[in-house]
Formats: sequence, structure tokens, C-alpha cells
Amino acid sequence: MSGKPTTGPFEKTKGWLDWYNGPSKPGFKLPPGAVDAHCHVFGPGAQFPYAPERKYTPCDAGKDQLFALRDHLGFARNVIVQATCHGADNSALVDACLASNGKARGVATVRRSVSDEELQRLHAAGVRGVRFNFVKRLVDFTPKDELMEIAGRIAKLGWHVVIYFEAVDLPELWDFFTALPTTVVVDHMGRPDVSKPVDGPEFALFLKFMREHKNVWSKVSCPERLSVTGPRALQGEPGLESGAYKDVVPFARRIVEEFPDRVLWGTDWPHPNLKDHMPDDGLLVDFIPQIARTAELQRKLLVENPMRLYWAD
Ligand SMILES: O=C(O)c1cc(C(=O)O)oc(=O)c1
Repeated sequence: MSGKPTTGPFEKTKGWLDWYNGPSKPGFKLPPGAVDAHCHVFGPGAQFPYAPERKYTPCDAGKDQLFALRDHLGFARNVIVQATCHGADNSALVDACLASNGKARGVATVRRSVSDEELQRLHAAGVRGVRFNFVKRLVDFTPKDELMEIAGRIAKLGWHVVIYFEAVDLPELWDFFTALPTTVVVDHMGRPDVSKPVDGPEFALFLKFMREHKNVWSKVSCPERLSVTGPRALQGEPGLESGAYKDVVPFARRIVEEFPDRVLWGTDWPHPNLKDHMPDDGLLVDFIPQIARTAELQRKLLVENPMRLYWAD
């Protein structure tokens, strides 16, 4: 990996943790054609300014650094998800997709005012979905009728909707989510509270959501974000052997084993808003065989599912 995080003309949010630029080589050998199906680009801010309405200002994390990480870890492709710090200006995302030689597809953020021409331009760049965010610390509220209107328009392009929310908010969002007319992909397992039992009512509701709605998929990503007690995956520390993020394993494993054809995995590089540590992305890859325990489950999670959703054409 080359390149160090820079900050450009913007001042980072106080306490911001930069991505770790010395990731280890994973011990786990990814299957050929593996896709990192959730990652972001931030700026660089000098070229792609952060949005005025953003809730945080990150360090830069540009496409060259993302592609270097992809190659270092052994992924073949990326799905780049529009980060909230760029609002609905998808320029950095589009630039990265276009520069990737077909190795990156995107999930954009759009407003009701987006034109059909702009949607076509995004499609041509490789965008295949839009992201609706309900995490209050990240975005201002968007009315549900606006989101439903957008969903109806992008459905015609064959795109899907990615949703990000906290587990406690699922009951209130249920009717909206289950009325969406597209495939629906949940970010980071709907952020379960992993200090609660995997068999408890909160996670049961999430499993019911997926069980009763066959159009719902889940990213089994972000153990570093969800873990409460598990040891961290830090360079120089025994990651896999000591069971890094082990409190997250039962949740992710449950989803992978019940819904093997509707799961995706991603690094979440450059890991926005982590508060107490920055993971080694190589060790995050080493987390995968704990949650997808057979070669077949790994192939579905890392190759077949993301290819079906993002590279169907
Ligand atoms: O939990 C987060 O802070 C977070 C933020 C963003 C974003 O700002 O887009 O994306 C993620 O996947 C996760």
C-alpha cells in the first residue's frame, strides 16, 4: 500500500481517526473474483469538496488509495457507496468508477430533483443503486414520500435501494422498507446491538424482516463498528487467533447461514467515524471465514451474490 492520509483544504472533525496505511496481507485467501462490496472514497477534498450539509469532515481517501488496497488484499472489484460527507454530489464516486476499468460499481445518493439525464449518466458510470440513510448522526431527515418517488424512478433502471439504519428504528421503518419496489440491501446487518442475545427479540425482528421479504439482502460487514467486547484487529496484535470482534460472529454467521444467496461483504474502508481504533483491513479479511465457514458460502458471499447484483450486465 502506498500513500498516507491527507487532509487537503478542509479541517478534519476533531478526534477523527485516519485509515490505517499498513494493512497486513490476509492469511485467508479470497476466492477468485472476490468483491469488496462496501467501501467509500472521500475526496480528495481539494478536487471533490465535501458537502456543505455534511455531519463530519474526514481525512482524504481517494480512488488510487482504494484501488491499492483492493489489490493488496486480493479483491478483484469494489462497490463504492456514496459517503454522507459528499451529500448528493456523486462526483468523487463517479470519477472513481470511471477510472476503475470496470472494476468498480457504485451506489449513489440522489435527491428528488435529479433529472433523468443525470440518472442515465450515473448508470453509464456504473451506478446500480441509491442509498437511503436513516442514521440521525449522519444525515438530516428526508421525507419518505420523496424517497419512495426516487425508489420508483430508479426501479425502472434495474437499480436497488441500500438502507442504513439502527436496529432500534426497524419497527418504525418497517412499513416503508417493506413497501420499496426494488431489491433492498441493508448496510451492516441493520446495526444490531451485539451485547444483546443473538436469539433475542431485536435480532429476531431483523431475521423476520429478511425471512418474510425475499427482496431484502444484508451486508454482513463492520464487525469493527459493532463489536463491544471482542479484541480488536490491529496490526501487531493477534487478530484471528484471539478471535477479533468475536461478539459479532454469531450475528453475522446466522445471517450468512440462513440467507446464503442474499448476503454481501465489504471492508467499509476508510471506516468513517470510528471512535477508538482503526482496524487493519488485512485482519478484517481474516474475519470472513469465521462467518462464512465453507468454501461454498464464501463463494456466494464474495463472488456470486455481488456479481449478480452489480455486474448482471
Ligand atoms: O456508521 C458510520 O458512521 C458510517 C458512515 C457512512 C457515511 O458517512 O456514508 O457510511 C457507513 O457505511 C458508515
